[in-house]
Amino acid sequence: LPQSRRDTEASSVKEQKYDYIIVGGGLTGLVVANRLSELRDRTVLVIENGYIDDSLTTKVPNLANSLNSADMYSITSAPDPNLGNATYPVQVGNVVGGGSVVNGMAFDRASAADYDAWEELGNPGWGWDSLLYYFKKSTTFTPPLKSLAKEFGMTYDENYYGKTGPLQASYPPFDFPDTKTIWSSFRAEKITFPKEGGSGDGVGAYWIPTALDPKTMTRSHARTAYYDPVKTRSNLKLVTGQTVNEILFNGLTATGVQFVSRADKTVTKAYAKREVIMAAGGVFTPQLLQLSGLGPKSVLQAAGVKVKRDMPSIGANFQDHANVQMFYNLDNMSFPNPLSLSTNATYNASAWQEYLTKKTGQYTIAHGNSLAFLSLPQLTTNYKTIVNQLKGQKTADFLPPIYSNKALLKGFEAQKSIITDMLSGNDAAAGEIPMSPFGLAISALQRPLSRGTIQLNPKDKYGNPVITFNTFQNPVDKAIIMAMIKFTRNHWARKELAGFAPLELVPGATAQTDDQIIKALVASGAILPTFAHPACTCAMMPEDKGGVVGSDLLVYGVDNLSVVDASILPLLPATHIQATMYAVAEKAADLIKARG
Ligand SMILES: Cc1cc2nc3c(=O)[nH]c(=O)nc-3n(C[C@H](O)[C@H](O)[C@H](O)COP(=O)(O)OP(=O)(O)OC[C@H]3O[C@@H](n4cnc5c(N)ncnc54)[C@H](O)[C@@H]3O)c2cc1C
Repeated sequence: LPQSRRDTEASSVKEQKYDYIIVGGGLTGLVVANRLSELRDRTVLVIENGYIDDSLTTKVPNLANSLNSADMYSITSAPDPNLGNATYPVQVGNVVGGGSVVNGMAFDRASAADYDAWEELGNPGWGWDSLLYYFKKSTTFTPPLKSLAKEFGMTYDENYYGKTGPLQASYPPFDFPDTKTIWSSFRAEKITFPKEGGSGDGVGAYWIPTALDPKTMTRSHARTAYYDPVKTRSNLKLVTGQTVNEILFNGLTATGVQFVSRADKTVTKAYAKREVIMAAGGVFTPQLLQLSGLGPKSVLQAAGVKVKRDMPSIGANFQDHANVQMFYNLDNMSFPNPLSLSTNATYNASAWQEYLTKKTGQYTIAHGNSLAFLSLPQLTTNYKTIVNQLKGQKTADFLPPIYSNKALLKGFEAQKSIITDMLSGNDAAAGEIPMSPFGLAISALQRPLSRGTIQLNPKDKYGNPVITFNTFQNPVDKAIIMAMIKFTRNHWARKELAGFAPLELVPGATAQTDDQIIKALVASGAILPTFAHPACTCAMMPEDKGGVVGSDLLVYGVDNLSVVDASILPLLPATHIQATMYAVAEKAADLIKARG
């Protein structure tokens, strides 16, 4: 690999001691590395499995519409019994900057109620009011062009964003003509329209910014925002292309890590004087803790790992946003539309030139800037039946075997009670419907009750872990998805959209009963267990409620080990999660600094 794709050579950190070792130089890892290395008398080492990538794929917003598999792991889930035993790709960034380099660039937040739920689950200081400070601290906000805002009726409130934070949040100088028609169809629904979705009121249809640098019209991500500007600090080091495969302990005190070079398999150790900080993400943090002897005893033993501490909760509580991807054939779409770049080569060439020379046009837009996050009462008048179905369940009924553990069950009981309240009212969203101006009609479940697991592969502990989504194990999840499908069908039958003569191709009009619909969707691969938000596998909750870390982010029962990534979320918020993860990591850094 060329030097430009690497940073410090691993040999130079061999057997060295740092104050902090951060495992994973993804989104949260780089935020925490930046903030901790502000303390000039503290040394920070970041170890990342991926390399640096500055290719166009990581920069041009419209290219975020295709998966950048070169910068992602190749992982397949375990078969999902509720989805015809199908297996699915699990999307995780494998590059310096992690998910922030390969994601869809949506930069939104959930409602205040989503974050207040974290606090209610036993995490003082993690509610909306305290997180808002960190949401602001992480961003610099640039409003949309005045002319575009006027033409499309875009609303926003800059008071909810920062003015000097590292991550750029802004809007492309472009949208599709048909976005106006789509908005008119949502305006006709009985839903709400918050002026600013990032205000704590994230229920309804609204405009969102993207992680976009308005000066260069390129993606703003964790590496360009948090690492590149400070990489010359002498107390900060990043090694790339190294897979951490064990956290080293002295008794139950974490003392360092062992990592293996992807290039030549050289094994290296480095030591942490103060803390080993896990930032390997929702999939690999639980795997690495298990590899290091912390996790469910049975899982560790099956994989041949010596148990340091039996912790059934590590790898449990797994959540993602399962979603259904319906598709309509539309006539009379305006030009350009999201399909024009791929269907019209002449237009594509001119749009590319326009992007290169003027930084305008269709190449500046990623997945679009309009989203609807709807509460259950907004999605269906039948919401009380679904809420009663949930209330009538015995808590242990629809959970994976590991929930025979009393603490996990107690924690799920507390989560279920909060979710029941959320589904009963309009303070929090139950489902996301991205407002895309072409025939793709996505329904993404925001309040999953099914719980998955991430566990070591007993046949190959260093290989990818066994990722079990358990999508739809809880029938309430299916009921909510069905409500969303019906909402979507009614929506596309609206007169505001009649000009498109929409024809439902997937699942197709012949599918009418719930069973027929689900069957047809599964058969066409149009139900996905993941929205690339795998999280919650090392939940921040009290230990007697199935928590892995406390509100100080320290792992229970051991010393000098903390987690700062998406695995600490107790409940998945109803949003795309990157903006939340920047805020969480900013707060995490302050907590770690405050330990003195
Ligand atoms: C394809 C895709 C699309 C997405 N779209 C959006 C979107 O539009 N909007 C949004 O808000 N969110 C989106 N997300 C989600 C968001 O990017 C992630 O939630 C976020 O990056 C999680 O941050 P993290 O720090 O927890 O993990 P990551 O950013 O994944 O960082 C973890 C890092 O740890 C490294 N690592 C893992 N194991 C090891 C190991 N053993 N040794 C060394 N390093 C290791 C990984 O290589 C990775 O770089 C998307 C994600 C993906 C993958």
